[in-house]
Amino acid sequence: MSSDASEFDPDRIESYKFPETTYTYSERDVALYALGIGACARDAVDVDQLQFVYHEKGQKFIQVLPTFAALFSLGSLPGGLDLPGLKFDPRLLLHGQQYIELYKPLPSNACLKNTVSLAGLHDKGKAAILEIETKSYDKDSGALLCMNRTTAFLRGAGGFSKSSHPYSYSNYPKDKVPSVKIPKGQPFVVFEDCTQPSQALLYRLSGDYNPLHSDPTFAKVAGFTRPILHGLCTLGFSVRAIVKCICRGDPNLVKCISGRFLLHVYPGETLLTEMWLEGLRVIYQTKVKERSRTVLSGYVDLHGLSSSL
Ligand SMILES: CCC/C=C/C(=O)SCCNC(=O)CCNC(=O)[C@H](O)C(C)(C)COP(=O)([O-])OP(=O)([O-])OC[C@H]1O[C@@H](n2cnc3c(N)ncnc32)[C@H](O)[C@@H]1OP(=O)([O-])[O-]
Repeated sequence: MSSDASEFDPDRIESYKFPETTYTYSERDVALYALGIGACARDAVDVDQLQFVYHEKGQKFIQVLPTFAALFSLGSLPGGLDLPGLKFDPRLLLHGQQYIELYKPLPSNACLKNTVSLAGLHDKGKAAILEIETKSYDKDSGALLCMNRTTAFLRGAGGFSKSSHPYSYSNYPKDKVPSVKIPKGQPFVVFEDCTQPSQALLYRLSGDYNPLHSDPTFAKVAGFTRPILHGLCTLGFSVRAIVKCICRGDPNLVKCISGRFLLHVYPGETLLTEMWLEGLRVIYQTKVKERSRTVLSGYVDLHGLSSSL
């Protein structure tokens, strides 16, 4: 349980001022992250993927995959979600959604200043939904690089509304709520990729050490037969597939990313990412092949299309 709260108090959560934080990363972090989301796992000399882990053809900097930006959001909460007034069982926390806006190409190393605020809090009865917004600025230039909105689904923490109307607070307009309708027609392209049994153990080295992804006993208490994959790792696989198949390897074509985690993934399972192109929007859904279940869906908006598409 959160130590600072004797009861769930939405007003206290809403009025909490998050401290500003710094987050520093190097090219080593960028390459480790890329390996953690499966870059070069099937083909160590893949022409589109090598640039994310190696200075291919003498390139000056390692290229940064767009979902790397999601690390800034967790990195901006050194105390996790231990907020005054927020009462929940951390073992039951699941990642619900991630929304990322990218304003500039991500540098291959940087020192960032993060400002954090509450973006939303909702009582869903069986669960509380908490949305945290993180804006990341390059510390030297002051330039805003990206914005993340992270949605945590806190199972068992709902039912805190004081009136008969379920509590719901959002700092952004309803039309900005990420929603996606999967087209009925055949996908434009489908990309198959295997996660490794050790995938979560590798991915956690990028900064999310929640034992849900590594500890069998903890995972059982959380309701899973074994440790599950980080949601952001699945998102990384899916967006990497989009960068490969639609952006022809150019990570800087990505403008914004939205994803909702629909079901857990077990490390070692095969991911099938289906993509539909609607103008400059890629609608995608990712399925686990072995269980024929959709685990993630969302969209990626692009600045333009690759000329070779
Ligand atoms: C945070 C960082 C830590 C990282 C941890 C991980 O990586 S964990 C690994 C990665 N993460 C995972 O593996 C999680 C995978 N996802 C799941 O297991 C399930 O989707 C669930 C348990 C999150 C919700 O299932 P369910 O059957 O209990 O839910 P329901 O369909 O009955 O809807 C109830 C209400 O909630 C709404 N709502 C529903 N889903 C979401 C969502 N994803 N997101 C947001 N909201 C959501 C829905 O709209 C509805 O509200 P409405 O419309 O009534 O106002």
